[in-house]
Amino acid sequence: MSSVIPTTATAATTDSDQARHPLSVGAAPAAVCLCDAVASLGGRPVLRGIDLKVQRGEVVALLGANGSGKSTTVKTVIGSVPLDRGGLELFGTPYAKFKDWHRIGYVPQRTTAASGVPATVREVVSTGRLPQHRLLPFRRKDRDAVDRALAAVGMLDRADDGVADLSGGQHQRVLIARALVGAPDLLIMDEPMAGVDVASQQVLADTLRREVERGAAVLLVLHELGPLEPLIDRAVVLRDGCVAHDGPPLPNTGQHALPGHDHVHPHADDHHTTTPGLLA
Ligand SMILES: Nc1ncnc2c1ncn2[C@@H]1O[C@H](COP(=O)(O)OP(=O)(O)OP(=O)(O)O)[C@@H](O)[C@H]1O
Repeated sequence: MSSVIPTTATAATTDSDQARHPLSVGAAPAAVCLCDAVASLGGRPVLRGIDLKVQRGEVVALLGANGSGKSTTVKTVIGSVPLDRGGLELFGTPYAKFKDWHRIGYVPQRTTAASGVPATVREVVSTGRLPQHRLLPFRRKDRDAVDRALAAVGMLDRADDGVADLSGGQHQRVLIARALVGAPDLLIMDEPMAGVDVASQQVLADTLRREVERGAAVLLVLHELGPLEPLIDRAVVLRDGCVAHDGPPLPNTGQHALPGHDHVHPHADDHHTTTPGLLA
């Protein structure tokens, strides 16, 4: 799963950052502990002091208006955007020393599984298993894990089809299966429902529920809580690169009820015309 491997040498926080910001204290360290995170993109400050904790077994929704910094926050957690300041621990290990990337499953925003590569659904999902067995040949248990992940997202019957032949929502399901196949302890999903129809959203909600029952921690970037609402323990709302709310999710709300919501993303009724996700 190359997408979770840090892409820059500077992605790590420094030891002195870590010393200034003591992170997880107490018994079981949090799956994610981001403290006073400051990050810039294109020379412009995007995150301006974000604190974000995801405990083991907890489901946290990251909400906020377009451009508020949700994806950037997630990218700092997986190491693809470096921190200018602040601290990050994953499972109690400072980012600079963290090597257990196989414990993290990541579904990026607005990509497809195809990328011009002629691969089958099964092949794409199998790549999510690579960190598990390193260079060893695939064994029966790896093949079974791939089948289970495909079945969980309702794509087992498409296993031998080329990913180029899938719809946007089906691509999304394949990427979710790829994230699930390593039985991760932390699942990070950036708008997993984008481009997914209502029936498939329910399939994905059921899948996620099983992962949570298994003990996985989940960090979700969402625009709407939708069918995931009953699963969500805590909502963290970003506004202009800062945390505006961290607490229980308000019932029946995504970012629509929040101040600063700019209403430019697609709604359920207009997916067919404006969905910016996989179907774009
Ligand atoms: N590669 C980049 N270079 C420069 N600025 C960027 C880059 N990527 C994002 N930004 C800016 O960073 C800010 C935060 O973007 P981010 O994608 O984190 O927001 P978001 O909350 O996930 O938005 P959305 O809901 O639209 O996905 C935005 O103002 C965006 O324009």
